[in-house]
Amino acid sequence: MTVAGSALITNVRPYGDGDPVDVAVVDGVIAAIGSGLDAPEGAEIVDGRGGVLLPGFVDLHAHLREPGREDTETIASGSLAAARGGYTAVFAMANTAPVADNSSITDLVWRLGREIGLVDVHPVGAVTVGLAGEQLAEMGMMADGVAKVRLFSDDGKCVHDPVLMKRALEYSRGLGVLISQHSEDPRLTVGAVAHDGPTAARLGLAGWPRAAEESIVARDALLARDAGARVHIAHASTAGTVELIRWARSQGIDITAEVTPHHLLLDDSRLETYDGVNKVNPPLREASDVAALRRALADGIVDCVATDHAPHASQEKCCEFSQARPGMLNLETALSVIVETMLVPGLLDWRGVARVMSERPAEIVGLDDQGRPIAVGEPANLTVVDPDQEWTVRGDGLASKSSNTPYEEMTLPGVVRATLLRGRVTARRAAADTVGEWS
Ligand SMILES: NC(=O)N[C@@H](CC(=O)O)C(=O)O
Ligand SMILES: [Zn+2]
Ligand SMILES: [Zn+2]
Repeated sequence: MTVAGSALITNVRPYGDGDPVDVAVVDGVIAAIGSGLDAPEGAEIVDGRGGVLLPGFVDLHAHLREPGREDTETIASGSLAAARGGYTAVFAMANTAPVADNSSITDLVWRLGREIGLVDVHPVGAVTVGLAGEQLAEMGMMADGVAKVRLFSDDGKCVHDPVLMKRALEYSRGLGVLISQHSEDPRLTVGAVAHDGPTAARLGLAGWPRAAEESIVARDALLARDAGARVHIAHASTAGTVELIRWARSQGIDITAEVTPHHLLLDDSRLETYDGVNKVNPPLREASDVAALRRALADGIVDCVATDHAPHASQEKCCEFSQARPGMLNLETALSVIVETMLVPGLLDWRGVARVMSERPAEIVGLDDQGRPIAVGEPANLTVVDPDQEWTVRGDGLASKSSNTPYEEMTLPGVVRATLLRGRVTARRAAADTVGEWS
């Protein structure tokens, strides 16, 4: 069970600003911030080594695969991956087997997450029964369960029928919940395995056009407008999606969006090797889309980073490209990819990283105990980052049960040194001066 803890984090710079301070935590709450603080009774000591202290990260989009595919990830392994990635809350997508389309599944996922206690696991409920896109799921029942489901998605599939999506948005408004749309017109992506552009044409891969995403983003913005509802765009991947969101906001439409680490770092030039590890939905796009997404995240047009952490078994990835399952690991590498793509080029500072990794996602789903300021009286959901260290990613060294990382053998900047959930240390690096090892 998740119990509150006491801790003393020494020698850290909140948001990377100013001189290092100590942060004392008593029973899960920040009790003091200053220099030379005494350790509270029973406190765990975390040596911050002059690193950056951030609010714990919040992921609106992860696939933890339990129930059903425990060979590829479990709530336990996914929770550990999340904690090591600096996360204190994760939303677990509904495309499990069975599908999380009723409160017995969503409450089970919630309870398992609480028992493991490494990260707050919030189940996402399905919008339609069995993700079949035909009949609305009992969203109200899931919202009323112990898990208090507040985010709904058929992710993996698009809620394609516009009448059904319209009704789902109307219900979501009444229930005070949010729908996250996997924007993909299925008629435009039949057989598609890669971004529809020059690279796919040259490699002989069937193309997934930008319009398959953008047409649904435009449609759903209009449906949300007319329903007076909010809508959230999962894994935005194109420059056109950014422009549509900008337009919708200018019309006063209540639309939010996330971008994945891989769409900020990688483009479709990766496909040359036909390695299934690079297959993902939506597909890796072109360098111009990557640039537009980075700018949009910096400007706030895209609100936040979400991992779309999607573990798959090696036999599902190491096969012919057209047969490989789409999806990539991300929980343990997200922070480093954001440092590489946003902080190093000067598009975001550490305050900005806190905004896109923690504050905005918590606000979007209305979590009142996450993404909070680092201040006395606030819950101690915190992450300590060493900004000056690098590490080399190796899939077999990750906590995830799968190893389908597209960053294999890449050296990335920024190392999570420790994560605290309500003042309890949920992950910490082993020795003060080594990376890659956890205690
Ligand atoms: N992103 C992916 O390529 N795959 C996801 C589903 C999804 O997010 O659409 C999965 O469940 O594996
Ligand atoms: Zn999706
Ligand atoms: Zn997903």
